[in-house]
Amino acid sequence: MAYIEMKQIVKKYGTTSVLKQINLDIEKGQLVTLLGPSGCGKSTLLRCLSGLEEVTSGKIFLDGQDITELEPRKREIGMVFQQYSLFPNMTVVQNVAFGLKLKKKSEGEIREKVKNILEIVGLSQQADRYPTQISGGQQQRAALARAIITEPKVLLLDEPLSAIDALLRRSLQNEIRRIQQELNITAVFVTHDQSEAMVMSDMIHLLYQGQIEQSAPPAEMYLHPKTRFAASFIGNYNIYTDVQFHQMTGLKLDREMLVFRPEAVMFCAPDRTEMNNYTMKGTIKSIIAHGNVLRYTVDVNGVPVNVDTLFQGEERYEKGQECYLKIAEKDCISY
Ligand SMILES: Nc1ncnc2c1ncn2[C@@H]1O[C@H](COP(=O)(O)OP(=O)(O)OP(=O)(O)O)[C@@H](O)[C@H]1O
Repeated sequence: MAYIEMKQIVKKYGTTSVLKQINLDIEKGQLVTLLGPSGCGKSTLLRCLSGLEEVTSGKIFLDGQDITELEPRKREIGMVFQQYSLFPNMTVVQNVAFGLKLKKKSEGEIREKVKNILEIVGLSQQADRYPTQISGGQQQRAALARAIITEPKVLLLDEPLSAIDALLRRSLQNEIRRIQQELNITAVFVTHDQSEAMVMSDMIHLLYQGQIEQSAPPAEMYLHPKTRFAASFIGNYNIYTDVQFHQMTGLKLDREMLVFRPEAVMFCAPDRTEMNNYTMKGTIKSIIAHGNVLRYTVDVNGVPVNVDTLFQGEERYEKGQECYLKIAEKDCISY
């Protein structure tokens, strides 16, 4: 039996089903991500787990106990939201100590635990400051400390980093992951950012229109998207219909769709002799640098193909230049 089991979860608002028969198992000590586009039902699913929202039907088990009807505060679930939601009139220490005070722990125990947790989240120096006197990233770390100090059975994080700038966001992703692993916390993390899900999770559950489209560890999700939607959401796949594929290669596809990753496409010499490769002739349409990756968009008989190469100081091709591309059959997925 998994640590958390969500069985046949349905959530309706009026007649609209926002969650449609969701089945989800989460193992103890794992960080899993609910990933998906805006409106797919991620937050609703998280709120059902926390008890802030009632399920229309279905069952939720936590550590073997049926918690479907249990009120939120009895579920032993901690939450961190996008808004930091710290108490503005309390210092960092007071905010973090709040949950233990509610539980009527002794002064000594509270002092000890708060000191320890502030060290873990790196806020010992800011302990006596008020929320307005610390940065957004520090506020979010304080919110994290406040949520985990009572040692909840599960930690829920609803887009906790979306209001934080890109650079700090990356370091907080690493920090949350480190703390979660160090304390062996079972955590459910909601995000619509595929790269965030990739770096943070043991398991990704991709949601689409109220259903789970695919559940897999990050690398598997990236390399083997099971559906066209998964391919379009993860890994920037090139996606083609059979008609487009024929237009590009002159070959017939016996399935409806073919997809491949931009970094699996290679520039090559103009020969077509290699086995097990699709070879295409095209013209460079655009070149855009994304950090250390150069994204070429190549026009192949009117069909755009994205090609990613490592940027090593100079561009290999110019806009308008003719080029040849190859993609190994093994790197193509068809549906
Ligand atoms: N209280 C409500 N009443 C009616 N519809 C709601 C309610 N809460 C959410 N919804 C609808 O349910 C769907 C799922 O919403 P939810 O907030 O779970 O999506 P999400 O995947 O978390 O999106 P986002 O990333 O934008 O937060 C949306 O279509 C939303 O409009």
